[in-house]
Amino acid sequence: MEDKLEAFQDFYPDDYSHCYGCGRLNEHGMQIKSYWDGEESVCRIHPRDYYTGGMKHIVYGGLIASLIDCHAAGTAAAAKIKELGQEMTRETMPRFVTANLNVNFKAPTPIGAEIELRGKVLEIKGRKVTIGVDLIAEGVVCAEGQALMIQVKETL
Ligand SMILES: CCCCCCCCCC(=O)SCCNC(=O)CCNC(=O)[C@H](O)C(C)(C)COP(=O)(O)OP(=O)(O)OC[C@H]1O[C@@H](n2cnc3c(N)ncnc32)[C@H](O)[C@@H]1OP(=O)(O)O
Repeated sequence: MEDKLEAFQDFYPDDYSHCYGCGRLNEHGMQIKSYWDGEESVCRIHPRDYYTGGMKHIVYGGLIASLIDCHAAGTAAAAKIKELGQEMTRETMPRFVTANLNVNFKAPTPIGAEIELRGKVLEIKGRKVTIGVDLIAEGVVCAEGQALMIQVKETL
């Protein structure tokens, strides 16, 4: 049966699909899935309860940064292709990597809760796309991130 392609990450070409956070071909990874929700992007994930950060009831900060990073990468690619007026396909999807990532940890993220990531396109300037991401659990913005994503040259 043919794969159903829906999420941004489903359109990454195979050679860009091995990321621990978002690669659909990384069987040990988190395989996050991001979608448009109006002008924002959204990803929902329920991390396993062994991703603990210090205390048993809070999520590891590195995981939080990874989720923000990967959701921002997908949002950057989807935003760029939207700007170009093209459809997402595995042939057309632009490849973005993270040049810079800042995370502001505002509140502990509870283990066991569903995490929602909401992305906003802050700027598109040629190959540079800046994405803001809120990480929300149980109605609280637990972390805010900003990522500068750069389109890799060989896909231009
Ligand atoms: C289909 C999508 C697939 C997505 C796959 C999943 C991605 C998951 C996200 C990740 O975790 S990626 C892994 C972590 N990131 C990396 O390993 C990237 C390592 N760094 C690089 O490969 C290069 O430094 C990079 C591609 C980011 C930039 O190299 P370039 O040679 O393309 O940059 P160039 O010198 O041409 O600069 C282009 C612009 O970006 C700016 N720039 C480059 N690096 C920067 C930086 N680090 N901070 C701020 N600005 C930066 C640079 O100043 C310039 O701005 P202007 O055009 O305005 O002059």
